[in-house]
Order: sequence, then structure tokens, then C-alpha cells
Amino acid sequence: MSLQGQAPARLSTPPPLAEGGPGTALACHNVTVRFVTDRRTVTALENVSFTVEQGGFMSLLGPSGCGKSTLLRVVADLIAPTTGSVSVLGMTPEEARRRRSLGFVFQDAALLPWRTALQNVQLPLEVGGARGLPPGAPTPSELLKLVGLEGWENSFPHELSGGMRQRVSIARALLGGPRLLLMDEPFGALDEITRDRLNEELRRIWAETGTTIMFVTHSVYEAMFLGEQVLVLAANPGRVSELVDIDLPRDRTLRIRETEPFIRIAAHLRDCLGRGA
Ligand SMILES: Nc1ncnc2c1ncn2[C@@H]1O[C@H](COP(=O)(O)OP(=O)(O)OP(=O)(O)O)[C@@H](O)[C@H]1O
Repeated sequence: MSLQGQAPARLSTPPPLAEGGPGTALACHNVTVRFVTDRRTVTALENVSFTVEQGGFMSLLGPSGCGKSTLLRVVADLIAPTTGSVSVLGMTPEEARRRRSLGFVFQDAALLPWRTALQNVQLPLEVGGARGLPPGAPTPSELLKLVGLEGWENSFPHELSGGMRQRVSIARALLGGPRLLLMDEPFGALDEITRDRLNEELRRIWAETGTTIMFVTHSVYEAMFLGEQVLVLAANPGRVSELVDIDLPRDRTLRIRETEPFIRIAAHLRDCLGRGA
């Protein structure tokens, strides 16, 4: 993904909010994003529509360049759609961001090296005219405990492994109790064993917090193990190829990957990916 480049062409008046019922965490309606540069115009997304229910877990799967990161950035209010509309918990993405209803985890943990794990988690409380924590929200120490880092509060990023640093960034994204957590390939740079362990822990954190999660990945297995649904995108232009319900038990361990239903759904997702590449 690239954070460089010009802002996409934008409508002068914001489009109306996407439809979404009371139990809807996220609704995208006909979202199109065009990037206009000196050299070319790229249609990163074309007429993308879907909804995610509150408390849901949607994985976003697709070939490189199909617009996965762009879609997450639209939802996070980092870029505006060229046309179409997005509703986050009944709000515009901008309002949802201002109310701290959104958390974002990037591929790189992006921690400040001179701050301890605890101080990194506390950071959002100190920047951007931040208000204090809402009543009842978990404290930074409680969040570090939730991600399995009790006892590491005073360690600096260079003293932590890549997986531990990514746990700190998840704890930081959960500060303030966001209702929608956006994760852009957060485990892509980790070794397989660490990634597996964090996959299991993320399912546990999701179940314990009730946070709605949208998770970008290139991996069919990761998408399926984590998600209750997998939205498969096709490339050129980025568009919805298929929405697949992952009909697997809610309580999952990695052993589920060896079962017949898992293998069958994985084959189907690989077919979808192949068609959309
Ligand atoms: N800021 C930008 N300016 C111009 N073009 C952009 C910009 N950001 C993304 N694009 C283009 O939009 C398309 C989708 O990019 P995006 O990063 O969303 O894809 P992706 O599916 O996340 O890719 P990957 O899996 O490789 O990270 C690509 O063709 C990319 O070149």
C-alpha cells in the first residue's frame, strides 16, 4: 500500500450515508475511488457495496493492488471516496474518527522507540486534543494484559519481538474502546508460528471485547480462520468478487485448518481469488 500520491478526485458535496440497519457497524454503498496522478488515473475501487454487522469479523481478501488498503483507508477517513457512501455505526467516517469509534492497526507496529510499551499505548491520550478515557473503558495496563503483555509494560520496543510489538499496537488501537477495529495486514511481516499464535489470540480478543473487526490479508488460511465472513475482491478495477460466509464453529483452534469443511471453503476461496486476479 502507498500513503503517497494525490488525494483522489472528490465530489463537491458529500454523498448521503449508506443504508445500514441499527445492528450494522459498517455499510459501504457503491464506493468508487479514483486516484488521479500526472501520469494516469487508477480506479482503485469500483462500486463496492457490503455491510458488516456489529460484533462481526470480516476478512478482506484479494490479489495485490485490488484496493484492500484503499477500502480500509476510506472507512478510516484517511481518504474520501470519489463516489458512493460509507456509514460507520450510523455516522460518517469523519464523525466516527472524531468520536474515536475507530481503531487502526497497520502492517508495521509503528511504535515510538523512546517510549515504553505502556507509554506507547497511552499515546493517543496525549495527542490531538484527546479527551480522557470513556468511563468503564479498559486502562492501558489492562489492554496490555488483554494482549498477553502483562509484565512487559516498561520494556522499550527494541526489547520486544516483532509479534510483541504488534501486540502493543493492537492494545494501542483498542484504547478508548473503539467499536470498529481496522487491521491492514498486521501480521504479514511475522514468522508463521508467531502469526498463528496471534491469529488465535485475535479471535480471543474479538470474542472478549465484542469489537467489530475488518482485517486485510493476502492469506486464504488467515482470512478463513479469523473471519466470520470473507469479502473477496477482484483487481483492475478493485470490485467485490464474492462474499463468503465462513460456516465454522465460533470457538476455533488452529487444528480447524485440518478439517474437511475448512479445506473445502479454502478451495472455494482460492477459486474466487484465481478468477479475480
Ligand atoms: N495514493 C495513491 N495514489 C495513486 N494511486 C494509488 C494510491 N494509493 C493506491 N493507489 C493505487 O490504487 C490501487 C489499489 O492500491 P491498494 O494499496 O489499495 O491495493 P491493495 O489491495 O491493498 O494492495 P497490496 O495487497 O499490494 O497492499 C493500486 O493500483 C495502487 O497503485
